[in-house]
Amino acid sequence: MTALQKLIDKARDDGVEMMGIAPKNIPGHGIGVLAERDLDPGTVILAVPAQAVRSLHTIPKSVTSKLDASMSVHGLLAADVALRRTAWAEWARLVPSWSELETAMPLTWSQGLRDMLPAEANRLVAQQHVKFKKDWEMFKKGYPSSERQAYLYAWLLINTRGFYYETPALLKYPWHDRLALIPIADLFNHAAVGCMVEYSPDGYQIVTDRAYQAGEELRTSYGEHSNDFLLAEYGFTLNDNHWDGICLDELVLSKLSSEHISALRKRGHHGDFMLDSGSVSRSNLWIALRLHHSGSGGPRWQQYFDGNEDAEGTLAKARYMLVLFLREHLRHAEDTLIALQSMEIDQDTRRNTLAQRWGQVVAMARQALDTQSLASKAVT
Ligand SMILES: C[S@@+](CC[C@H](N)C(=O)[O-])C[C@H]1O[C@@H](n2cnc3c(N)ncnc32)[C@H](O)[C@@H]1O
Repeated sequence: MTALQKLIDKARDDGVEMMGIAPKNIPGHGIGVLAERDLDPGTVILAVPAQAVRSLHTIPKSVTSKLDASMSVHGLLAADVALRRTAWAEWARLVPSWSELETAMPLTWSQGLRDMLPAEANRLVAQQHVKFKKDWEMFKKGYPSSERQAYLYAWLLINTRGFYYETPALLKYPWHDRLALIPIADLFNHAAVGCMVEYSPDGYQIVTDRAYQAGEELRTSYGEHSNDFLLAEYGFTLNDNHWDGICLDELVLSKLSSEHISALRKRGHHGDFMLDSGSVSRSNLWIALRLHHSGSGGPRWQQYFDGNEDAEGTLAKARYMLVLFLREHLRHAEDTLIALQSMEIDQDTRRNTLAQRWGQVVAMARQALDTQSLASKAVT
């Protein structure tokens, strides 16, 4: 019997129901889930009862008693996976290997290679590093003979396969740490728009978002994530991702005065300077660009929120400035792509991952430049 069949049988024993779906190997994407027959929109294809969910409540005292009470749920679940091999046997046999995760996940890359990531992805990986370090230090204290790599492997598995979960006990943790592992549900790959994951006190369900034909891959959406987020948190990017956008944080912050930066911070518009839909209203990017050009009369915040109102003339100036920023952003992305070709990188897969991401940045910047140059000409 294959490892996959054993995992499916174990899930069925635990009460998991699969309706019209079959997990299979998908070349290049590990395991994924295929439709076994034609499926209508709104069909429940997976039902996982609450008793099959693994989270804080399933981690035994034998694991937690040696660990700091303030440890994250992420860290505790990783500890459980790392310490109780037999309890996780069917699942552990099927998840990606250490070498697959090590290749794909930027958290395991050298600092030099991480610095080749777009700034936003690099920032997310730096945050992960802080979280992991804290969990690892607590784990090492409780289990001094454990190996960092084994714990990091378990921690990355939780990172790439965890689902949001709510119980009264989990509400005490920050929302991003309310994690659970859901059998079979964690075999679905991600799409920008995909099947819906619904949960209630009874458990989880996955429901089709549209009609699927027999043999088609069914994917869930892990969230409205940019490619920088997907790369940092899951080790892949999508070529067709309408949640992707251009992050101009570095450029914008380098041009704003400290007074403008603190004014933005005070009003909750600091950072996340993303150019996505091209909308000029209520976007931190447009608010910051317009603030930069505000005159001595003081910023007209309401006008900046409302978007197209331009009595003060800041919108036209912001449009022009954005074109200059996009040109700089594009030049940086093109230079990085060239640098990647000759850079010494231990694995070609990592070079390809970075080149794919920077190629996406170049394409987005070119498209945005076309749109913004036109808009800028139209108002000047
Ligand atoms: C929750 S698991 C999904 C099942 C996984 N394919 C497996 O073999 O177990 C998430 C991982 O699957 C892979 N993945 C998910 N969606 C993907 C996609 N659209 N393209 C490439 N890889 C994807 C990534 O490695 C990600 O970290």
